Amino acid sequence: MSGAAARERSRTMTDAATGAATTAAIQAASGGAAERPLTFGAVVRQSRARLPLIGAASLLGSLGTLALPLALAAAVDAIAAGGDARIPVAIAAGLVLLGVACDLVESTAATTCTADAAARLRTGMVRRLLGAPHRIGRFDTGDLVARISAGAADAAHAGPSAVGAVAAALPPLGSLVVLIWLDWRLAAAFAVGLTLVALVLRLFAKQTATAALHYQAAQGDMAARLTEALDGARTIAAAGTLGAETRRVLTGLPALAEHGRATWRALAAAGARAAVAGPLATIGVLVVAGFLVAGGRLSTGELLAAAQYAMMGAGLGSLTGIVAAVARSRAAVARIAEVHDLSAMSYGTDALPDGPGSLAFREVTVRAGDRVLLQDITFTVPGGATAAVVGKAGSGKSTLAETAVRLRDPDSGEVALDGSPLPALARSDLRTAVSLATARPALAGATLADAMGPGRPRDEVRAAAEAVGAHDFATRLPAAYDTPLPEVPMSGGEAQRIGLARAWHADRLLVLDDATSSLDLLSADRIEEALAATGRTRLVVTYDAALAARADLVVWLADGRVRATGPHDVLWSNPEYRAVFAR
Ligand SMILES: Nc1ncnc2c1ncn2[C@@H]1O[C@H](COP(=O)(O)OP(=O)(O)OP(=O)(O)O)[C@@H](O)[C@H]1O
Repeated sequence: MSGAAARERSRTMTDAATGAATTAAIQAASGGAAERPLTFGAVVRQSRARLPLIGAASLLGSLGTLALPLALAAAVDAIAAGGDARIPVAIAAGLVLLGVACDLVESTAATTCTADAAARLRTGMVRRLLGAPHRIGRFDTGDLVARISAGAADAAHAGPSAVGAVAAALPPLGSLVVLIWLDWRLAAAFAVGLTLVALVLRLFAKQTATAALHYQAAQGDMAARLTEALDGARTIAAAGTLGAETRRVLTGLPALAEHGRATWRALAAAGARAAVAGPLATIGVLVVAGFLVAGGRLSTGELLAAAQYAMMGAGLGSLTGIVAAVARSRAAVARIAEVHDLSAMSYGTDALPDGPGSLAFREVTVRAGDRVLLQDITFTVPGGATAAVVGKAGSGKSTLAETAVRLRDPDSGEVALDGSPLPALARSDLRTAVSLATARPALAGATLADAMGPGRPRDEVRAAAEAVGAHDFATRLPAAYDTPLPEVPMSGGEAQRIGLARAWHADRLLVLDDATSSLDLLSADRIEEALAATGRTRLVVTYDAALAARADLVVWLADGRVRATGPHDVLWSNPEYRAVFAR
């Protein structure tokens, strides 16, 4: 991936995290509750309200299927003996109708159950993602969308497919029981064939599970690449790399096709093996039954019934479909579990003590995997002061900004506001005290007013909009502040103003990460003055030397460490410091 694309992606993730935190702040739901890990069995249990109906319909259908050969046998024997076959024929017809009715009930209930389960899984995943802004970055957006859409749909079949698997096992087992009842020798011949069928199914289940897991992972991978490419579509068009990007997005296509073919190969192989194992079981039963009829120990009707039970029990048809559904569902549940089991950002219970909004970083280290993003960062911004955070691209400024508002937690060290470590603070206290505005804010909410001040009274939203120069823009819209957010056309600068209005409401600390970079200098200066007049503490990530010069303190970052802190005028004598602003 190019450096530009990597930055683009990193920004998208930051925006997603910012949006997640916004939503987390809007919703007062408590985070951090430990929940059980998601497993196939757990998804089955979540569907338990609807499973009895599916199970009852399947069971009744299976029993009807099992009874049918006996009813037919009775009819044949009655006809052969010149008796009245009307009752067994009527019973057989009733059993056929029962089977149809059970199928209808089962498929309707299974559809409702699957739809409910998919909705529940999707809601759970979205809630967890939004509740874990500090962990969201480990997933690619497209991959997440694939898990939430196709993945949840596959996983949602867990309940019906588990019940279906149990129900599908009933005819072979029931056949075995009936054959024992007819004659144990029939059952022994059948059991040999059934064991072969079971081995075929077991192998098929293993192969299908592996193929399904790989297929879904490849799907997620391609979706991730596509989302990245769509994010950077303008860059790609401008760079003239359309062909290369298209190839990159579709890189996984051969693998996807291969995993799809593997599923079909497994199915074909199972079919071929079944073509041997199934008839073997039937032939075995028929041979034994032939001897028994010849010896007068079995009637003609019972011979017919034995043959039907042997075929029913050894038939793989419906079993392969159910085994494949279970395998797909298990694979999807495993992928969803990675999202489901994200621990939500936990909040403390402490109230924020009174104070001016002083911010302290104490030996803060932040890592991403093996990589150290920030190391031993220590500085203090006195309450009401402005600190500029400067440094070359990639020096860790945005990471520091996110850590200051607790979108990330340090791996070691501590960030404190007015002496209180951020993780100890109650969610509402923390989120009303601090806010972050970024260069590309992720705006959330139904209307423009929601985006500017989630849950805030209109006069506060308007005051914030006026302070950041977004009021005129809002009043020009068809429904002003009530304009639905998706219908608000906005430039980069206007989006930044909306993001600033949203951040404005924090009452102690505002962190601005390049948040006025798309505004003209005069507008940016006015916003700066308005912010300064509020007396709130500001941490401003910037490449603007004039802004750094006006700050009370500059924190100069290099390679994730504090290179120096001090007034801009003093640092300016260092040519390397000046080089940070060279552009
Ligand atoms: N989740 C992550 N995993 C791995 N590396 C990361 C992650 N997040 C950030 N980085 C890397 O950490 C470094 C610091 O990133 P950061 O965004 O904080 O830099 P920055 O100083 O704000 O850069 P810029 O001015 O270009 O926005 C970069 O090299 C970035 O690629």
